Amino acid sequence: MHTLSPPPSSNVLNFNHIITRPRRSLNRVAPTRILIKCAYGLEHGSYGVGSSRADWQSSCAILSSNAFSQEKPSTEINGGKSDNIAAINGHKTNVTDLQLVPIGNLGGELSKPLPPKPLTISDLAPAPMHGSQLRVAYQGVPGAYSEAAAGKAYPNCEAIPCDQFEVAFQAVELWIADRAVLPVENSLGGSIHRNYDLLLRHRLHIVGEVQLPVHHCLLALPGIRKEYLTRVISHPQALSQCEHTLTKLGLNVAREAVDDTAGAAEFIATNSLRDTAAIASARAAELYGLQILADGIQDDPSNVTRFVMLAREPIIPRTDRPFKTSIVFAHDKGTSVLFKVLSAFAFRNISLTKIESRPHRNRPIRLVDDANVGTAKHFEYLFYVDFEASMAEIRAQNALAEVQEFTSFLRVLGSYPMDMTPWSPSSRGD
Ligand SMILES: O=C(O)C(=O)C[C@]1(C(=O)O)C=C[C@@H](O)C=C1
Repeated sequence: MHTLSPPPSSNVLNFNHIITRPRRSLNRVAPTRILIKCAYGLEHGSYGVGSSRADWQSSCAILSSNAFSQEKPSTEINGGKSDNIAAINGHKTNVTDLQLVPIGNLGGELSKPLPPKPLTISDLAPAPMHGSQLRVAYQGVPGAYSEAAAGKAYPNCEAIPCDQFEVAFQAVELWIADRAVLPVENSLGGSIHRNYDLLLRHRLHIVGEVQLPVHHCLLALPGIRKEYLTRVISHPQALSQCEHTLTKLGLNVAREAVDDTAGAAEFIATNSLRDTAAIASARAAELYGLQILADGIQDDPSNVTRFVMLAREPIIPRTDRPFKTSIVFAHDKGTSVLFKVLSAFAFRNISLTKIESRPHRNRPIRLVDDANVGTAKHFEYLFYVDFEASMAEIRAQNALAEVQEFTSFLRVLGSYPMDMTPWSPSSRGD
């Protein structure tokens, strides 16, 4: 992938800004943990379930009715105690959780060769007090869809461009920004795995979501015709969202991935590239002085990207409007564990809106020995699940208490209002 470094005058945040700044110790956020309680008076990890399907179903029915009859919430957000608390990166965390990456260990591969930029007074400004402008970090440069998503989520915000997703996370952790807005999935390209992994490595909380219709344009320098083009550059998601249309347009030219769509447009303009086009927004065309060669080139007119908003503190979940909750878990040993976990939601009529599995980096393989046939090597996964309920609802708390019985690791990433804005696929995401 190309790295389109911003010019030195650019305001795009990168690791050089972040690594050199002093760390603040105030207001560190304890991780959102579920307090382990044996909700049903059963031993941890065992429901005494028999091996037959009938046993399992009747046990499920008992558990389900128990869960409904619980009067007290059996889980607590942020109020839980854990035996295994350690301080990593200044955060209190459970050492069995996946680690936060210490700032000093980010690794040379992620740093940019730009000279460190001196801190300014505005870099050091604390988070705004009530009434002042919210600072929202996003990955990309002005004109990126993520910038538009930041504007949709927080209409009068100050959008802060960051050159990598990781930088956007750190901008919030280090109080340079108040929120980060990051894409997590697209209707055509699927999940943005990098951000799922980062959600786990950092301690930010999901506090909202926005869905943004993404309307792509093919951009080139003024006067350039399609026939002159030898390559098209853009963010990998944008390239994949326009794959068929590019072919239909006769553009069987090289396609190259860069860090973000608007960065691709900026790169063409800065380097006066006459043989290259970018896939980006109409706003990027305007900002970087490019012409629109083709408009609406996404393969599906309903192309939409879902973004999540992240903050240092979780929001208090409510029940007066539709909420969604995002969790991540690793399952414990046993049979049908995933089925059991998912049925904890089904029994309470809680709809799952998304399930995503990612390799378990810390424990990639589970060995299962069988004297007769040898050793099987199973991949271990982390499962990310979104469900339609608020953590303020007892049914959600009980579902998670039950899930905890089957899992070796569980974290609530956030409980937040669902994006209920009317769906208009034809409106521009730029
Ligand atoms: O490159 C951009 O403009 C972005 O905001 C990133 C991104 C993504 O990561 O998926 C966001 C929305 C579109 O789906 C294409 C690219």
